[in-house]
Amino acid sequence: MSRLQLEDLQLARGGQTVLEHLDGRFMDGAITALVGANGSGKSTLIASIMGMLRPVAGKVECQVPKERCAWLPQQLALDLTFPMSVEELIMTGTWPSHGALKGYCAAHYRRGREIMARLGISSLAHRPLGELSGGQRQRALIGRTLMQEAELLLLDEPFANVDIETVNVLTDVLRDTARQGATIIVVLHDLEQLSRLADDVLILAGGHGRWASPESLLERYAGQPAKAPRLPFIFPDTLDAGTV
Ligand SMILES: Nc1ncnc2c1ncn2[C@@H]1O[C@H](COP(=O)(O)OP(=O)(O)OP(=O)(O)O)[C@@H](O)[C@H]1O
Repeated sequence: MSRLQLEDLQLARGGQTVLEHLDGRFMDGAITALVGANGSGKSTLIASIMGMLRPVAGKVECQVPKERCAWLPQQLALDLTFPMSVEELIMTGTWPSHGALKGYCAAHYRRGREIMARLGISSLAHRPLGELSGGQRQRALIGRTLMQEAELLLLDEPFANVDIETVNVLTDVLRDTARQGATIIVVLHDLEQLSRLADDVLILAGGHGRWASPESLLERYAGQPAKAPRLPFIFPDTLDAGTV
């Protein structure tokens, strides 16, 4: 089953083709890792799935209603100096379906508290976003998507600059969310995270996409030295989409 599929999709940026002949289905109730070198088109594909970039050719077939689609960009792309507390941020997850002006009911607040407890951030409920660590901020942002009851969840490097405990909490939460039926796409650069999280993999390289199993990728790349010690494994620029 798939509520999201790509049909001979061609995408361009600044008049240059970035991706072409992209086909395939993202599995419902599963996590797909989107991998590829810098500039391979991961953000471009996400923008297109979110309806923010019109295809040059082909199409994105998405049956998830807009209010159930959530996109979490890279942390660096977010302005979190906005004066808002953790709880206030999480409650905004009701806006896409409930509206921003109606206020919240007791059930919303109860659900918000459950989500904060699940993410281990109850004690931060009234803390302004600007005073959070990277990991705390990422938990709050994921909390907002849980509040939204997102059925399609796109996350761009959600584990960048977050502590290991947060990685563990978020891995469990995302796996549970997929188990409950959501379609989740996660941009990842780290092979270990991919092995813990992903059910399926879409590799972008050379302007094309190729689907692979996490196992085939691990078999091919595990054990290879990382580009720089202590840095997460970065998929090499030379990764050939046709050879995995
Ligand atoms: N707004 C833009 N105008 C022109 N070219 C762009 C624009 N945004 C991206 N590009 C180009 O499109 C290509 C794909 O970029 P994209 O950001 O999708 O790659 P990415 O895989 O997400 O990279 P990264 O891992 O660095 O985030 C790159 O060559 C990039 O320079």
